[in-house]
Amino acid sequence: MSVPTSMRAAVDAAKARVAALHAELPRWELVVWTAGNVSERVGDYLVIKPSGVRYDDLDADAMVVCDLDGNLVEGARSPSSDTAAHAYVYRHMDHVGGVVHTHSTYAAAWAARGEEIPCVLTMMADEFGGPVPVGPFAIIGDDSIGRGIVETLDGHRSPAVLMQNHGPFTVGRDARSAVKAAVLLEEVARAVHVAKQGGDLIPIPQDAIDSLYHRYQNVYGQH
Ligand SMILES: O=C(CO)[C@@H](O)[C@@H](O)COP(=O)(O)O
Repeated sequence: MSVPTSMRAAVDAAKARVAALHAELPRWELVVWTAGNVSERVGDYLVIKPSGVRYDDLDADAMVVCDLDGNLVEGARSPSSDTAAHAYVYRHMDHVGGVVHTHSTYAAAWAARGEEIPCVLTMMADEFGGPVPVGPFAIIGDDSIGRGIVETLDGHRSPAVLMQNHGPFTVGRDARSAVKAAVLLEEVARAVHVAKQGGDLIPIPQDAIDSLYHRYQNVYGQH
């Protein structure tokens, strides 16, 4: 199997985007060594990094292409060890175009406790539309992580899930949106962790969360 000629330009463009977005993971201190990955859906394919390759070595040509069952279609190296999880998400969440996985410190700490991050900051209402939920403990190697992500996020506004005893996965309409969610997730995970050390957290009323989420998702920024 190979990438159809009709998809060549789109896949090559995605390779360039996904390669550049991997550089954002160490830039925002979301990863150590190679412990994170970014993918983007391109039709019936996904572009993702090769497993265990240092971020400094991840250029567009290094990216690999898989089908949505996680089978390698194009690339000289084995795909990310999380490819099955990314692929499962794409097969079961049609609106998702990008997936990110990291082990960022504060989000992983909440995952180690199996504790959702409560919605106590306006940035959480803006980006996550409420608390950041916890997904089940699942060991890498089959569809269990992907299934846990989808079952947790189904019907949830959050683009992030804390997989228990593991770390965060984020989703978005494209890879850039999923990377943004991963960056903001680590920021709120840290801020709420610090706040908890000082005393009781003050929840934001649901109507305020809804209002903040609608504004940020539909008005904020440049249109
Ligand atoms: O945590 C793990 C492996 O246990 C992975 O998420 C992490 O090392 C990233 O793996 P890849 O380099 O993408 O295969």
